Amino acid sequence: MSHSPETPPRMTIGLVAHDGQKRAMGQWVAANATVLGHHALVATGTTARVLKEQNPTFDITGLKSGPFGGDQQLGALIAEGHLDCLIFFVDPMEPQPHDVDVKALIRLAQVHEIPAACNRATADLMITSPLFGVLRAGSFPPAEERFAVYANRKV
Ligand SMILES: O=C(CO)COP(=O)(O)O
Repeated sequence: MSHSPETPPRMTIGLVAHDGQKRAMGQWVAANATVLGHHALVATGTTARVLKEQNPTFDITGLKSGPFGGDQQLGALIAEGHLDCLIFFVDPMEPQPHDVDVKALIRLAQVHEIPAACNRATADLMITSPLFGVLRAGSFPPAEERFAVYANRKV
């Protein structure tokens, strides 16, 4: 899609929802279809399947299921500068067998200063913000610069 100065270029948006939140994310995607339709959507495996069932016209790239490496695939996209924002509907009431992967994904979003919404309220704020589409991968200096003390530590 071409873009004018009024239309920010396409972002790649990561979508993830724990099982107890997948339907809610499907509803959120449907409610924000107009905005999301301008961007590339990439989701962990089962989330992608449920979102497509609820929104059949949407083009969503599915990765592996979270516990099989999907969270880490999203993390790799962040580390490589290919993911512009992350929307992750976390279920705070269910223990996750792959909790370490969940933490790693959220941590990488923090390290690389990627906008990350971990519940619907924050996702609503994010998608209605004038900074949506402006703050994205590469908007801030690279992590190696921001964490220069760590990057340049003596070992
Ligand atoms: O487990 C997840 C996130 O931690 C999501 O993975 P699925 O979308 O495959 O259920």
